[in-house]
Amino acid sequence: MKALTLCDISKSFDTAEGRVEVLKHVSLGLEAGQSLALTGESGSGKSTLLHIAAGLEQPDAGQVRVAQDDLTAMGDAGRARLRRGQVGLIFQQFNLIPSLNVGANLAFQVRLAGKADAAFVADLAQRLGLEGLLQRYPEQLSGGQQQRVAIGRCLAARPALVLADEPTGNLDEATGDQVLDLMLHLTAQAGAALLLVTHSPRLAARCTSRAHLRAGQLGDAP
Ligand SMILES: Nc1ncnc2c1ncn2[C@@H]1O[C@H](COP(=O)(O)OP(=O)(O)OP(=O)(O)O)[C@@H](O)[C@H]1O
Repeated sequence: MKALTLCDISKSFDTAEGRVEVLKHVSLGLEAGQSLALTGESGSGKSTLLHIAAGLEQPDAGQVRVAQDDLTAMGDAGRARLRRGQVGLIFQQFNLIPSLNVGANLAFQVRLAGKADAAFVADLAQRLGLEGLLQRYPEQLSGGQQQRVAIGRCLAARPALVLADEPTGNLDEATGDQVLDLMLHLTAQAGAALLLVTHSPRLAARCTSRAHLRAGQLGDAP
């Protein structure tokens, strides 16, 4: 079953320098249980594609489906509901809730998604090396620790589709590899799909497939 389908997506932005065509008739399909690494130069439109897949940004043309649901035909409330229940997002800025400690940040998405499994969350915290930090607040964490909390918060809710923008960019190579392995393992085990934006060919090689964004179009990774 397809977890994510992008069908003939186009997107432009008006900028001070004129209109920039970021995505030109982009199509892709991601099966449940699979992982796809999206690479491309800085400014090639990777984050834009991810935001469109999440329904956070609307394409100028084309259709986005998460499983069977057509995001492009929904209103904002419908898209927000779908994200809450089925889509996990990991952004370059971690978007942790500053007034909640690590434990509460991890539990937050789980509660929003209407899923409760304290044992799973505790195990995840331990596997991400967060078990000694549960009482701390985000401002008391390093960048890499915040990134691991953001990953844990997303995975704790067991989304059917994970959209991750450079999720290990703030981690050293060994920790980044370990965290990506955990993401790949947990998503595959749950039959979830992972779309991973990365600059790293080494990390991209670990995914089940790869695509490269160049001049607004998808092709094979170089
Ligand atoms: N809201 C916006 N308004 C105007 N231009 C935008 C907007 N968002 C993105 N862009 C432009 O669209 C292009 C693609 O940006 P995007 O952030 O998707 O690239 P990226 O591949 O994720 O880059 P990076 O690897 O540096 O994160 C860039 O030229 C950027 O300046």
